[in-house]
Amino acid sequence: MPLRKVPLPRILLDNVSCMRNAQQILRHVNVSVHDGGALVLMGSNGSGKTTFLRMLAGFSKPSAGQILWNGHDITNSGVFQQYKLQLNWLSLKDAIQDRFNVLENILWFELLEGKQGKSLPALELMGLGRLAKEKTRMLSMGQRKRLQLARLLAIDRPIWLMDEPSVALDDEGVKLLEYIIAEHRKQGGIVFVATHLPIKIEDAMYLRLPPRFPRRMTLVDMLDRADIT
Ligand SMILES: Nc1ncnc2c1ncn2[C@@H]1O[C@H](COP(=O)(O)OP(=O)(O)OP(=O)(O)O)[C@@H](O)[C@H]1O
Repeated sequence: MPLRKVPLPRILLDNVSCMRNAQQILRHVNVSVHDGGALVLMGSNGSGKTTFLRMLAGFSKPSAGQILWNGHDITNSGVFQQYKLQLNWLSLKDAIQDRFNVLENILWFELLEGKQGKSLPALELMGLGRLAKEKTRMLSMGQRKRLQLARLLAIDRPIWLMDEPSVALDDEGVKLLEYIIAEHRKQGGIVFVATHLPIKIEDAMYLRLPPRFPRRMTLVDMLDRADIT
């Protein structure tokens, strides 16, 4: 029987390290992600989760190792021109324009993508349909996050880079987030999620980044330790 060729991972981090401000933030990271895959980044404040996502987005370059997309180094400018069109970035900075209403904030990006017809259904799915014509300054923090997620759906790109996507969402919002991540993956989409809060993502890979500045043990830690009586 002929051997089946194993497909290349869509994204491969090959022994990647990253420096910021002359400090080593990430060391020797090896990860491969195939279509439909999810990687959850965990770790204490300052451990490098956002740095990891920024590197995948091309905002910072690895100081060692390579990030390969379809086997090609994303720091190659020709490759990056194609690669960046695959990315959808969601961060704590929401990039919501107050001069546009809620719907226009998505339509604008959808039109730029040359797509149409997804903005309103995406808003409705995220529970913001009735606010479509409202000014964005009327939105609560959680509603702004829902708007960001609706924009992600309308833009519809395969690789989602999500930094703390559940912050400010209520329970129903978190369930919606889990639902759209699952649906995106069913279509072959890839998700990278940096989070402190639990988000249910089936069969996700987890990468726990080590703390960069481990704090000194305090009296409270000592009292908590089982071996101290
Ligand atoms: N703009 C910057 N320039 C230089 N160094 C930075 C910059 N932003 C962050 N850093 C450094 O990179 C380290 C990792 O930061 P990063 O934002 O990736 O952590 P994080 O795991 O996402 O943290 P948090 O859980 O607080 O969001 C920080 O300790 C900080 O020292």
